[in-house]
Amino acid sequence: MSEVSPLTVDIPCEPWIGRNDGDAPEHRRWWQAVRPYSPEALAASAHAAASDGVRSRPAVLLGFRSEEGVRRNKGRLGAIEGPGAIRAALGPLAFHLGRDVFDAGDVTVVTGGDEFPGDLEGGQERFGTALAAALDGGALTVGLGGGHETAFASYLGVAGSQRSGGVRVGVLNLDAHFDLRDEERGTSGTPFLQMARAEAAEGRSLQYAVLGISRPNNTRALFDRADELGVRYLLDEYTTRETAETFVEDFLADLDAVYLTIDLDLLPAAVAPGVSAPAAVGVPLEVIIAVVRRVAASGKLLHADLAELNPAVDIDGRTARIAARLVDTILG
Ligand SMILES: N=CN[C@@H](CCC(=O)O)C(=O)O
Ligand SMILES: [Mn+2]
Ligand SMILES: [Mn+2]
Repeated sequence: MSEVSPLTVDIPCEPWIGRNDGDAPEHRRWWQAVRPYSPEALAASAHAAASDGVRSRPAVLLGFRSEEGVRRNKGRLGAIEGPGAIRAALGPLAFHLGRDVFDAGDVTVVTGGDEFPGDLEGGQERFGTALAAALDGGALTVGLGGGHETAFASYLGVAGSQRSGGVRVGVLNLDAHFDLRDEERGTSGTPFLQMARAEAAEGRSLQYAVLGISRPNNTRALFDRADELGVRYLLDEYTTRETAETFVEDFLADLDAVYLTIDLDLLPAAVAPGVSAPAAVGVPLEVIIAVVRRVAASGKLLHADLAELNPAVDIDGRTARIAARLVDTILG
């Protein structure tokens, strides 16, 4: 008998909605710009962007509807609704991007229980396969989480893509937590240790940096593990625009490509209440936007994702709006 629930399903994306000021390009909002993903449409768009030299590479959005990792990590449930909430907040925003955007829908992990855990590992594999295909099709990809177990799903896609072959790829995490827990099964608290082990199995070492670490929200054991693994980190209380930009520049200098992951609990809990595990101090949104711009402008951004949005505990969609603004910034 399988120890995992067989109920995992994948669903196509919901229709995008938003305010309608007209159909002309100057009235365009995200809901009017986003098109359904197909390999053919992506290929045509990537080809057009490469030939005209003006438009940027197309973007593909891919949702990871999962809170199974959060459940296993004893967090507050609700992150499974994160991808839909981010799309709902993005839909009405004005569209200023010089690139096509495709929506590839969601990979869904049905939340399990202690007796029958959900099939998180199967969902991460499926997300990774879909992500690698979009990367190999020439897209800049954005994962919409989901708990931070989304990060290991993203890693599988990045590692499985031809675009990460033979180049120095690093992982930049904006997060109050290291997420280096050592557990029997993957959770939302383990993805970067899982990556470190997967890289070690390939004879490589994970290039991992975290910005915004909260000292009281990570035990000494986690700091020790970070040190053992050579993780670079900047504490939340020392994260200003200047220190953050220097930290990111130094990290990117040794890399050819970067996977950027943003855990929304990096923000002050008062600003972004809709997360599974809020941290009190956090990093101001202005600093996060400056960092995201710096990463995007480096030309090294391969893939980005957002994690831990929990609409069930959000207030008036505040955290979802921030997530939407960050997606817009990543692609802008
Ligand atoms: N995704 C990570 N979550 C944190 C949760 C910490 C907490 O519940 O306080 C972690 O595992 O460290
Ligand atoms: Mn976190
Ligand atoms: Mn995290």
